[in-house]
Amino acid sequence: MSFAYSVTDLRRIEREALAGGLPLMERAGRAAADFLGRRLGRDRKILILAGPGNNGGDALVTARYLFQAGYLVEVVTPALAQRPYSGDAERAWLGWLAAGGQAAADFDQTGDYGAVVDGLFGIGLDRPLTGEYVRLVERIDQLNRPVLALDVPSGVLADSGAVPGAAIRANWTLAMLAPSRGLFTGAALDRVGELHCATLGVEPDQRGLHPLPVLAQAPETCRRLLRRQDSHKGSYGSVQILGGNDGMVGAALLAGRAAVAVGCGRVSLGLLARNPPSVDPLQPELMLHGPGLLPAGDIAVVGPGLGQDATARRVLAERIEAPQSLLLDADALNLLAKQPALRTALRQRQAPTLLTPHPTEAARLLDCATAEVQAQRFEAVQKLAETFAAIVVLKGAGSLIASRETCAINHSGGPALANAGQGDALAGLLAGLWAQGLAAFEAATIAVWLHGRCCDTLLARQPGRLAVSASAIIAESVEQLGLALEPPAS
Ligand SMILES: NC(=O)C1=CN([C@@H]2O[C@H](COP(=O)(O)OP(=O)(O)OC[C@H]3O[C@@H](n4cnc5c(N)ncnc54)[C@H](OP(=O)(O)O)[C@@H]3O)[C@@H](O)[C@H]2O)[C@@H](O)CC1
Ligand SMILES: Nc1ncnc2c1ncn2[C@@H]1O[C@H](COP(=O)(O)OP(=O)(O)O)[C@@H](O)[C@H]1O
Ligand SMILES: [K+]
Repeated sequence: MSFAYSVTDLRRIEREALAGGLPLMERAGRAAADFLGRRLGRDRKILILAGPGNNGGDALVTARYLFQAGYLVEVVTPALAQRPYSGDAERAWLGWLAAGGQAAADFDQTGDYGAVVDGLFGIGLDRPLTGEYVRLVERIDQLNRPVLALDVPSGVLADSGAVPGAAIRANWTLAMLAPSRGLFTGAALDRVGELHCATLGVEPDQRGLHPLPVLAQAPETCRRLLRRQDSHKGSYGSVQILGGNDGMVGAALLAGRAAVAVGCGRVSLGLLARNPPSVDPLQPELMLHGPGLLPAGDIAVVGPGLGQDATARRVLAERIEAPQSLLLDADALNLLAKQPALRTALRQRQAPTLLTPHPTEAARLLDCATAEVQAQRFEAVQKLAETFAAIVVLKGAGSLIASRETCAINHSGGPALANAGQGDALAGLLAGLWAQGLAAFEAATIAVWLHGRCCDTLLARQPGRLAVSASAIIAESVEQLGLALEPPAS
């Protein structure tokens, strides 16, 4: 399991390590030089951009090590004329000069560079890049050479993953000490490239820190799904799915099929459509009813294809009042956003609640713009978890799973999931796992990871494929969950 950190936590780790006398900047520069040295021949010139702060200091140390190892190095310090270096970065600057290095204020756009090192800004960036930095980033893009970003691609806000303006598009990002949480979510994912970490010999003392688990592999908790011999279908829970209004029956079917695929004991659908099908021929295990005739279940999912008509509102209000675990998705969330009475009732529930908004649904619930949610994904998901006393999955690139106490970041899946029906599949996977006795947070982390993992596997089998369908994900989930449940290799 790997972890990501807020900038506040990273500053603390850095402070404590420096207080312990560790030469962090020296180690950071060494790590970056080694990283490039393993990937680039000595015959190629390396362009190194050094910004005004300690990220620039890291870049200057990188330059010195590469230079001393025989590389051709060109250092650009765009801010030096206005702002002399100070502290560790000043020592790095003096070290660069003492080694015989030089620096210029700009670079040659026609230069034949083998690679670029981006040491403009790291975790200290707290606002959009402006003026000459924007131009610099655009010109680096035009060079079309491999870029190594030191710690954070410049222009990415390390704490949130937001990219409020121009930003470096890195091929590799080498995070120093530990990765910042923003590298794993939102717009940052299009800038980070391949993420590596140089721990600089520091093992953070976790006391007082709030590391966020990054779900790159199957969460260990999924082994709780392993079954006893002496069990029966009642041991694996029951899920009711309420939705499937006119024209959207497929959404409820997808959710139901997904719940069956991950092993839920019994799955029933309460369909709101006027002429609903009586059987799903591709998944006859599903029990199809009208919404009023549904047998009770351990978990109710309200949302897939629900619509917003009067029946939808009534069904939602009834389920919120029922003493059952409840998952709300899609139009159930949109109705909630519109109706203060439903929100109040939801907050007062005793049974567990789980919400799975995509960013626009989250924005409606928070009464703000989608862009505001995306600029502050961690705060948005936390606020929803607190406001509704619920486990919340904020979907989209780098989905976040939050309870009031903690937050995990998903690191599987990708834009091949951006097609209608995937939210329904996710809701079904999640409910099907939750019904088998997991806690809501555990079920959510496993389902979100599994959903993305299926996407990654399907793409690996057919590289270049643009999208994968929800039906393909559901079919794949059987095998991927099985693999995740295999005992670890000894
Ligand atoms: N100390 C150590 O030993 C270690 C440090 N490490 C390294 O340090 C990095 C953090 O360094 P940092 O705190 O100096 O911040 P950094 O990211 O360089 O940028 C801040 C500078 O930029 C400025 N600025 C901000 N926004 C701006 C804008 N839009 N346009 C223009 N200027 C802007 C801001 O000044 P301001 O104008 O806000 O006063 C400030 O001068 C970290 O990411 C890692 O690489 C690690 O290797 C571990 C060892
Ligand atoms: N660019 C992306 N990167 C990673 N995951 C994505 C991306 N786009 C969509 N997804 C995932 O696909 C699912 C889409 O859900 P949602 O938007 O509710 O779809 P729908 O309601 O149309 O079925 C979510 O789990 C989301 O995280
Ligand atoms: K950088």
